[in-house]
Amino acid sequence: MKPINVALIGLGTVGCGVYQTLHIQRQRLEKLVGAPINILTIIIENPDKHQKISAKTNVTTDVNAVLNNPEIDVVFEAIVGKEPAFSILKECIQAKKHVITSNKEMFATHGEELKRLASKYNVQIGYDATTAGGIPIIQIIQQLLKANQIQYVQAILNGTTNYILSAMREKNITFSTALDEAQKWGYAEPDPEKDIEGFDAYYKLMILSELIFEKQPDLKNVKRKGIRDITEESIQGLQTEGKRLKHIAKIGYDATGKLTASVEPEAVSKEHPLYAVEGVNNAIHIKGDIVGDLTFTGPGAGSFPTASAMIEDFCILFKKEQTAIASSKAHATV
Ligand SMILES: NC(=O)C1=CN([C@@H]2O[C@H](COP(=O)(O)OP(=O)(O)OC[C@H]3O[C@@H](n4cnc5c(N)ncnc54)[C@H](OP(=O)(O)O)[C@@H]3O)[C@@H](O)[C@H]2O)C=CC1
Ligand SMILES: N[C@@H](CC=O)C(=O)O
Repeated sequence: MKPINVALIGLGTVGCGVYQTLHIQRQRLEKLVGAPINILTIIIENPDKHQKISAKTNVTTDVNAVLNNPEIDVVFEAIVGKEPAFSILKECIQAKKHVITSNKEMFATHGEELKRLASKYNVQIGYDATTAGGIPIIQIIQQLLKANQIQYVQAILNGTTNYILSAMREKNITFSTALDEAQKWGYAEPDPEKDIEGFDAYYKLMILSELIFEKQPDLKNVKRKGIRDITEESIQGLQTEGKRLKHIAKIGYDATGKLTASVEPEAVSKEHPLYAVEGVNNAIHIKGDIVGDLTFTGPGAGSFPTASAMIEDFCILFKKEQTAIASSKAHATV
């Protein structure tokens, strides 16, 4: 049986989660996708950091080892920032490789172009890991909410800020101690300003916006405010009023028909659907015109939750491929 040959680009918090999951869960995954899985190549930046990888895998800084290898079927990309990720993924798609990414900053800007390119080259893009970590929100919206028109979204889309706000309240620790903890757990971006100032949540909101509303709002209709100025006193003060501070991302049409979005701290009380979302968890609350209100909650960052989203994309992709091969064989025999 032809194996599925995999490449990883990036072997940090997320890439390691994917690598380990492909090893630990190998038997089950191979059964699911119906083929042996080989990790042929891993692209990293500093080779000295990565001594413990199996000798069967080529670990290199040269991305051509992926682009010029026709044996590689699928590329998992988990590096930081728009470039070189966008250029690499474009070339992977042009080389007819499926791609699975966790890189929201890149995908919020270039996702639509990559989707068009993938459709032209007849390959698939998985991007569930870009938004809300382990919550399979992209697949849920794509596959399970086709008939509903989603009217608005309000969500906690950043694990680091939710962790900080929860830890400041529960453990009565400072902002900077809470941020150190989030960094230690691998939740924060290499540049944590992206989390704290709300850029990361904004990227994820824009990815949801493209999926749900098929466009992004004009920048003038987007408000973004971080949590840098939040003090322990203000959090404890809200606690005595029975409220919690949450960094909430919202998007929907306003009364004048404009698509508007915001990412900002908000004090919410017990009745609010996001009140009980604590620690590194994220949650997405949506209103569908048929179903009504739905809330999805789960781990929003970290190695294995994010790897889970990428591996689920991988399984969906190759199950689809196997079904297509099986049905074309069936037609050939008839
Ligand atoms: N951490 C999390 O919980 C989540 C992160 N993400 C996103 O996933 C992506 C990866 O995040 P994370 O794993 O935390 O980041 P890390 O900083 O932990 O890892 C980044 C990896 O990318 C490699 N790398 C960096 N630049 C290049 C390059 N130019 N070419 C090849 N490899 C490169 C690094 O190599 P080396 O190891 O040699 O330095 C490292 O292995 C980011 O886009 C992030 O926003 C998404 C969801 C959750
Ligand atoms: N830094 C991000 C990682 C996941 O997307 C976060 O904290 O949510």
